Parts: sequence; C-alpha cells; structure tokens
Amino acid sequence: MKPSAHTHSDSPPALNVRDLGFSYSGKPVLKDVSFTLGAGELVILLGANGAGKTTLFSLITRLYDHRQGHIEIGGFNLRQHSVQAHAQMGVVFQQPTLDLDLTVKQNLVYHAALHGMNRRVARERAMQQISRVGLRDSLNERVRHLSGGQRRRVEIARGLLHQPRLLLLDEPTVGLDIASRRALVEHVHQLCADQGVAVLWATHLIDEVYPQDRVIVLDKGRVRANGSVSEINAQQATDTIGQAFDRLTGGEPG
Ligand SMILES: Nc1ncnc2c1ncn2[C@@H]1O[C@H](COP(=O)(O)OP(=O)(O)OP(=O)(O)O)[C@@H](O)[C@H]1O
Repeated sequence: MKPSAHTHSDSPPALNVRDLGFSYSGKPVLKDVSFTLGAGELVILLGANGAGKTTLFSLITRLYDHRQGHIEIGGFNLRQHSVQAHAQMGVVFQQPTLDLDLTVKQNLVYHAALHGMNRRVARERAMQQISRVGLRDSLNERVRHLSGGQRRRVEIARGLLHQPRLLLLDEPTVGLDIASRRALVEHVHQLCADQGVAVLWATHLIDEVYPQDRVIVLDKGRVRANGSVSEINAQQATDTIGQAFDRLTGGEPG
C-alpha cells in the first residue's frame, strides 16, 4: 500500500488530523480538531493541563481508537493502514519508558528488534542516533546512572531508530532542570533541521516556544489558533505568545 503522494517533492504531510472528536464516558474532550504538519516541520502544541494534548497523542498512537474524524500519518490512514502509518512515527511519552537496569545500547537494540531491524542495522542506527544526541560515550552505561536530561535524549534517539517521518513528544521536559530543558528544546529544533523529521511537541510551557515556531493552541479540546508566533500575535494584537495564549484561553498556561 502506497501513501497518497509518491514523489519526494510532493511528499504527503507527516501528519494530517481532520475533524477529530473524542469523549471519555460521554464527556467530550476533543472537538473538531483539524491540523496538518508538513514534512520536516516542527509544531508546538500548546495547551494548559487538561486541554486534551495527551488524549490527542493517545489517538494518534492508537492507545485509544478514534470514532470521529480521520488521522493520516505520512499519507497512510491510521484506521485502514495502521501498521504502515505507525512505521512512519516515533513517540516519546510523558512518562519515561526506558529500562533503567539495561544499558543505553541494550535499550536501543531491544527497541530496534521490535521494529524488525536485524542486529547489524540496529547497532549502526543506535550508534548514529546516540552520537547525534551527544551521548556516544554513554552507550554502555546503565540508564539508571544517567541524568533526567540524558534519559530524555536516549528516548528521542530510540524514537528515531526506525527513521520515522514524524516524532511525537508529549511534554518531554517534565521533571528537567532549566539548563537541561533549554538544551533539549535546542536539540529538537536542530534535529528537525538536520534530519528533516517532523515534530509535534506538546507542552504547557510558553518558554519552550521559539519565535520562529509554528504553534497550535489547544484549549478545552478545541484548536483556538494555528500559525506562526508572529501570525498569532498579529491576530490577537499582542506582543508575545504568552499574551496571545492568555487572550485565546482566558488564563495562564500553567
Ligand atoms: N482516562 C480518562 N478518563 C476520563 N477523563 C479523562 C481521562 N484522561 C483524561 N481525561 C480528561 O480529559 C481532559 C483532557 O485530558 P488530557 O490528559 O488529554 O489533557 P492534557 O492537555 O494532556 O493535560 P496534561 O498536561 O495534564 O496531561 C481532562 O479534562 C482530563 O481530566
């Protein structure tokens, strides 16, 4: 099964979400959510606690099934072609999922095996990705001995092993100190530019937004704004994305 567009110059969006709705036991938490992420684009999904970010990620990762709306990853419809769609996607969940008693390398190679890579390819890719996140010297360290920021980098390296077009990051800086947070934000922007992977970064922290970023503001399950920082500021007649966020949502992001 091929994606809907075939040539490199005409590649399908990394992620296409259309009219998505979701309720928990009759309580609606996502309403008519639509947006697109182009190939290699970084988008910040900005919303306060409870806005619906994790629920949206749960639908994209198919932890929950969506009944209303459509999701396409790299041109593959998630409902009809879930295996192909998920092969295009890497995820870093809000809660860390590394095995603390295994080494960095063991964690990566184990994950690669789950994606069907042979050992040689798995080792090569593990080395490549771990070098990119600046942790080559820690390959044989047990994860337990790494800092929080280093563990997050290992998770990002792991999410990229199978060379996805799309990386989902759900509040990846939770629990990190200010310096590690800044380094991670910087790293992911660089990764997007260098590797051409599209990134959807969910956060409630305004200071993780760079002036050149595209931002989707999610509030009470609805998309309130979708555009560059300057476009959103112009629409809201504000000077900063923080002020625009307050205007759009009537409150602090947390
Ligand atoms: N399993 C669940 N059952 C019922 N309601 C839920 C469940 N998970 C989340 N909710 C509710 O759905 C809404 C959206 O929650 P969600 O976790 O998606 O938001 P979020 O933006 O990711 O927030 P946070 O940053 O706190 O994780 C909230 O009102 C939350 O209370």
